[in-house]
Amino acid sequence: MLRFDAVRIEQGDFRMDADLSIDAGARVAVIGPSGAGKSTLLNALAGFLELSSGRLSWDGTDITDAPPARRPVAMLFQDNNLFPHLSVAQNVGLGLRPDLRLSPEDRARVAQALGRVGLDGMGERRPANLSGGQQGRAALARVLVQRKPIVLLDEPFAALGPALKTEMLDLVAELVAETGATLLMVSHDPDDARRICPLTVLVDDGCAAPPVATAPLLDNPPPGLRAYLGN
Ligand SMILES: Nc1ncnc2c1ncn2[C@@H]1O[C@H](COP(=O)(O)OP(=O)(O)OP(=O)(O)O)[C@@H](O)[C@H]1O
Repeated sequence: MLRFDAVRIEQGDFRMDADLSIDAGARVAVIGPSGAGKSTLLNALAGFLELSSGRLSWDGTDITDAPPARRPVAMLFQDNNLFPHLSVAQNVGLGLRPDLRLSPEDRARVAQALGRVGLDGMGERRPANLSGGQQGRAALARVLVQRKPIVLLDEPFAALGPALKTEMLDLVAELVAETGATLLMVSHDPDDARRICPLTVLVDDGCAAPPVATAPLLDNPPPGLRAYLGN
């Protein structure tokens, strides 16, 4: 179980509170108005941002002060963050070793992850020689290869067309189901949440609320969310 225990996060004038738990293996959308703090919540969990107060724990182990690399967390960012001068396999290998000194086992893991996302035989290409969807898959492989129990996606597929986005969302759902990973996904599209996240954390008004069932929340949104969703 992932636990935010009386967490407060501050950034300049912005402050947000979170007191909530997420069961291992849950798939959770993080939804709320622009500027509400969705990315901030993920960044704090990934260790890119210090808490002002409160504790974070995973499976009963306190991770509040752990550096990002020691946390049980792998994060996929908005623009995929592939390095253009590295091969696809090297980009994935960065998930294992930032210095890219990959052992034969590491290389085998990279190849396996590439195969799992449908990029067999494309490891030697540069990202520029992949389609947008294939680049998304490469970035997913980098998350997968880390075998971390918590996967964070911050609006990962916003730039993709609807068909490709659906395909990537379904691949994410499949991969986390296979590995048993817990998923937190920021999205501006409520249909993304409905598609692969049975639960939703609503971030609004300086608070990240405990997860609730996604469909009833979106069918009958509270006023702040209703205004944001435009219905
Ligand atoms: N480095 C920073 N210093 C000060 N304030 C910041 C910093 N980064 C973000 N903020 C503020 O923190 C608040 C939350 O930002 P955050 O990016 O988490 O929102 P968000 O819900 O992810 O928004 P969006 O949906 O637009 O991406 C905003 O008010 C933002 O202006």
